[in-house]
Amino acid sequence: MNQILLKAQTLIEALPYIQKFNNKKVVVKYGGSAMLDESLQLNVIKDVALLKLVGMQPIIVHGGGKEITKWLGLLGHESRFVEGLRVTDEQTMEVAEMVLGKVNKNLVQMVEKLGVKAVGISGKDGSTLKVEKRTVNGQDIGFVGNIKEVNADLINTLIDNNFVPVIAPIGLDDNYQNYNINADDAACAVATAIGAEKLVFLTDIEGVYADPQDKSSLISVLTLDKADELLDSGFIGGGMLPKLKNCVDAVKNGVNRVHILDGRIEHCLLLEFFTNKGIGTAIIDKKSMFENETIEK
Ligand SMILES: Nc1ncnc2c1ncn2[C@@H]1O[C@H](COP(=O)(O)OP(=O)(O)O)[C@@H](O)[C@H]1O
Ligand SMILES: CC(=O)N[C@@H](CCC(=O)OP(=O)(O)O)C(=O)O
Repeated sequence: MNQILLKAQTLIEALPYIQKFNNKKVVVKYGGSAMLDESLQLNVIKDVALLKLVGMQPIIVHGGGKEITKWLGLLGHESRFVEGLRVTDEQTMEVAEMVLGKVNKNLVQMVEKLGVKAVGISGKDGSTLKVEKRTVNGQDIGFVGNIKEVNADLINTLIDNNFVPVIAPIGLDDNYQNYNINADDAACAVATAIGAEKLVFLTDIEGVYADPQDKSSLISVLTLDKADELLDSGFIGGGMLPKLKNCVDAVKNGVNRVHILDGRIEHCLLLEFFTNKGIGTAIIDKKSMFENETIEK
């Protein structure tokens, strides 16, 4: 087939997905190494702009853990994690909020540059993310928040007024104390609260492996029962553990499509949203939803 026909075919392949997701809210969790490379960042933001321009309602929830670690290091402050969560003392909290604020406004700037309206907020704005102090097995890990409530009013107002909300994972407790929140938790809570159709985690690995030492063990479709088995198998470690738990929670709480994608792949969002095969790992309620119908990808 000649090149021009091939391009036309690719565009036509996107048609049912554009229809299916028209006006639907889709949450993109953007974090990890995929954020460090500037040209990759621009590709991700271009994809988000395109989702918006073809009629979807994208919301970005971002991380920036590696940037926080870098800036803490420059200040001579070592980073420590417990079960993937940053131990957050007062100084760490201050640096985390500054760095996430900068990451937030950079993302807004990139979206705006592409002619799409965006507003950057943190969970403090409009009391969007209300938290309580989180501990791990009784261990005090400082100002780390567990989300207990999402007030979606501000997010919905922004969406209704045609803005792409860009959300940083900082929240307040009942005493208006600042807390640092794991960005995967924030994305999952936001997606659930706004009734998102789809939640996509962009990370720095191809997807979920049944065994991370064996690259041929990539799982493309993971049902909830299999995900529970896998979480108990001991083969899910590091940051993938809270991520996969969040995926399971999101599906259980009504988000129809939850995906873990490799943010290092150029235009990974377009490939996932608009092609029949999709990429990465999809976490779904029942396997049958994927059988027979490519549209149910
Ligand atoms: N079974 C597994 N499949 C995939 N990744 C895994 C697995 N077990 C551990 N991991 C690790 O989880 C990491 C992704 O989590 P994390 O670093 O927190 O991502 P992000 O910073 O994008 O939120 C991968 O880079 C990988 O090293
Ligand atoms: C409590 C906690 O761990 N907060 C995270 C918030 C940023 C984040 O989650 O960033 P990534 O998604 O890029 O990892 C942190 O301080 O690193």
